[in-house]
Amino acid sequence: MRIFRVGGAVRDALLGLAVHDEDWVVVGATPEQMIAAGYLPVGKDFPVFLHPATREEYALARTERKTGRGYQGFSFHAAPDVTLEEDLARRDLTINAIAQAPDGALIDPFGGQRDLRHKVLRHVTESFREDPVRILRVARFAARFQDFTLDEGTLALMRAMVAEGEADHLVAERVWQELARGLLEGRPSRMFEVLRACGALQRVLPELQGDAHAMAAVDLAAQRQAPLPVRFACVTRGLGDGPEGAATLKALCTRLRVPNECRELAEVVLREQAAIQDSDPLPPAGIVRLLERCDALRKPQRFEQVLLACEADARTRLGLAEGDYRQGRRLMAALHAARSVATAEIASQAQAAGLAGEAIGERVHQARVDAVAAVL
Ligand SMILES: Nc1ccn([C@@H]2O[C@H](COP(=O)(O)OP(=O)(O)OP(=O)(O)O)[C@@H](O)[C@H]2O)c(=O)n1
Repeated sequence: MRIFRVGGAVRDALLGLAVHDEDWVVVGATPEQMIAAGYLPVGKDFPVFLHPATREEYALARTERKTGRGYQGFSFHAAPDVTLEEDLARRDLTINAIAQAPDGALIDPFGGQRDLRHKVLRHVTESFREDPVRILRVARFAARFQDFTLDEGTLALMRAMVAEGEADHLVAERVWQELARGLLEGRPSRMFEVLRACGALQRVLPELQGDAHAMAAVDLAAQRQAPLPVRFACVTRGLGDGPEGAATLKALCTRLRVPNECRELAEVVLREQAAIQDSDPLPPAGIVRLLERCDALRKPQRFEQVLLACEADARTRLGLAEGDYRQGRRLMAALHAARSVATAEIASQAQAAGLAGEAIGERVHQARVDAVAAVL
């Protein structure tokens, strides 16, 4: 059996980037031989094994053949006679189809090094078609490798796949997984750009069509290393702050099984963004109500994320390039003041004075309003 390093690890090393996880391909072995050598079988769909010590993935060289639509619509052929070149030929992009032998020699039959030098995202062979997730992967790589261009032939192939309905059968979890990873890249707008160019955006995310401000906002959020929920909220904030926008957001989140953390932040931002942007003239009582609507008193960290998304939007939409985001600064100061109110003490005093229920709540609210008034 011969073992080669493959995929992202080889690519990233050639780019001079940090290598996160190593993938290996094994040529000339059977599953039985792998198990006998101590490897642990883990592949549900493919013969993939974990190295007993390093836990890295070792996949038997395989070829793939499409048998149906979508993510699950293919079968594979893994046998000791599958060559390294055959295994590389069924991979997605040339830059991901370079193998490295134990002595360091590179096996690069599809010009991956050339495409790395020329900064091109190019499919390896027609077998790109066999996995529609690759449409999302290419879009995500475009967001990561910002100065790479997408080969025209690859874009045409992706367009053809979308036209044939391939993007309609993607499993929700995989769509979200790739989308989330793309949102976390350096320039998320490029992912949407590529998805739009090949027609996949209309199929997978019809709600998010052509919102230039949202795109600028999510790129700004990425520049500032904002966490995923903030970036997602930037993208969805253009859906409209009325009930229709909220319903669209809900449908989108349900369809893609968006995690609650992302969903909740997007909901708050969509609903409260206008109020936050226009919060300057609000009296202290209005500020406290805004904070309460955002559940900021209980979830101050989430509120900070809400403000981050609003700030990214304000800076791009209103051309507020640098300097102070006044609304954010004021609301954080107000939140800090409101949270410093000794609620338990006020409640027990109110109780001692014979108040109950709502009246106690009213006392606490008033104390918060006073505290906010003192700092604004
Ligand atoms: N749909 C897919 C998924 C993976 N691969 C191949 O399997 C390798 C490993 O896949 P994965 O670990 O998912 O991606 P990486 O390329 O390592 O990228 P990342 O840096 O995002 O992990 C890829 O490089 C590519 O050769 C593929 O051809 N088609």
